[in-house]
Amino acid sequence: MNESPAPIRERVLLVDDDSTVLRTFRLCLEDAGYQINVAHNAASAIAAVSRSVFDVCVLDISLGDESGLELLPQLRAAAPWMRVIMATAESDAAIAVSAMRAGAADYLIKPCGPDELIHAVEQQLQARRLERRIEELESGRDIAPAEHFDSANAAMARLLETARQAAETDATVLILGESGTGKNMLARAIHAWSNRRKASFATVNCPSLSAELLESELFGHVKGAFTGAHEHRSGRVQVAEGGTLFLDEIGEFPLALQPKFLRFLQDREYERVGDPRTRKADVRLIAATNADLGAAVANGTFRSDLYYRLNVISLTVPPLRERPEDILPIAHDLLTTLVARYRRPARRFSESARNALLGYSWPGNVRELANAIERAVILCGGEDIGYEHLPFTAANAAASLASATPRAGDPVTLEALERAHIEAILGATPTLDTAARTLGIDASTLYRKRKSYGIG
Ligand SMILES: Nc1ncnc2c1ncn2[C@@H]1O[C@H](COP(=O)(O)OP(=O)(O)OP(=O)(O)O)[C@@H](O)[C@H]1O
Repeated sequence: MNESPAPIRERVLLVDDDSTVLRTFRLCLEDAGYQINVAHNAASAIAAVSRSVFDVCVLDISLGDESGLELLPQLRAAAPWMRVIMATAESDAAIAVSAMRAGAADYLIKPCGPDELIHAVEQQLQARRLERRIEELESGRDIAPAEHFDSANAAMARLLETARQAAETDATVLILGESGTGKNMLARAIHAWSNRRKASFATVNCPSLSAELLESELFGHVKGAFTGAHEHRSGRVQVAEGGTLFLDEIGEFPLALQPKFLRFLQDREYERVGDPRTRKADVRLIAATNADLGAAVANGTFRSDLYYRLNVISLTVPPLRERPEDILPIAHDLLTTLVARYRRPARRFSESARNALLGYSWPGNVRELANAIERAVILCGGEDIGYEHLPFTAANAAASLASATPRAGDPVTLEALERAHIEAILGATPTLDTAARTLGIDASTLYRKRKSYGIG
């Protein structure tokens, strides 16, 4: 754990041909905590944005013989997410209008005081943070209150303490544990406890994609890089810039892409598909798997060098049956959340329900517990959740056995039919891709459904 702590890096590029202005702006913005790069002319500005990711650029309207206004569209094309503040030497409304039309986010009249400069930059950074948050939400994940993750079990509490210490560094973390134990949640907690918390947490689900698609999902691609690449796309690595990249189910990372990923892990350098330029990333990596990576190395499906690189700090989340102290506190937390979500009357668990929760072995871990509580909250018409509302009691087990493989026309929910159908197709097809094609959905949708139904 000797890697240095990662500051939150919000990067600003200053483009001006006047060295004095560059020096003054730089000092002022560095004092305010931003990471600054400078460029004296158009060529070095273009080179800078193709090498690194900047959130904001302060661009002078006149760059000696060159024009900032002409450079603006080129910068916008190379880094469409970057917010450009045009700096002008005079208060000229016509110039400001042209700059805004060409895609500038704001303009600044020079000379200006430090407060004005910082205010303008901070405003654009706030807009970037909001955009990143939207990108994060659009990636299909809601933000669980992961930072409050704690445990009443001594072994789990120790693991969380190690995770908190690891969070303060940039070290790669490998999270192991059975399906549904909370690996994903722990990864989010590490991000939330780290000083990268204000930047994005981006997830990549390794098994849902082929090597080609995964490469583009991770690193991005340029227009025309392959059939179907109709426009430029920045990958998840870029979404995670300054933050954390989480690779879920790393055990299923395609062998063909492992050498490229190893290089990325070592040097944080990558190329977009179809673009020879090497880019640098500032991301922290967390990977998780329920597979036995040692066995995968032994049978040749996982490279040993990649395994050792990932395995800097490994945390094995214990299954729920080994931390019975956590069952009731987690059940109560879930009850509170779900009652509010469904507006149901349930308020507490009866003694028989509590005993049933404590007596069950939870093979599906916390995910199964969450599903059981959700079902009970929906079924329970009063304030007390009883034994009979829980799915694994003897009576319910018999009923579910009777309807183990529902068929069309049976008096079952659509969800039960969908689950059975997905399970049957997965069992009858060799790969997730083939199953997805048969089902007429994309592989990542199938991956999510498989996970939420707990299909192994
Ligand atoms: N301590 C906890 N308190 C409340 N909910 C939890 C807790 N731990 C996990 N969960 C919930 O349990 C479910 C499964 O957790 P998560 O997805 O993190 O497990 P996982 O180990 O990553 O699963 P998989 O191996 O299948 O990817 C999620 O809905 C998560 O919000």
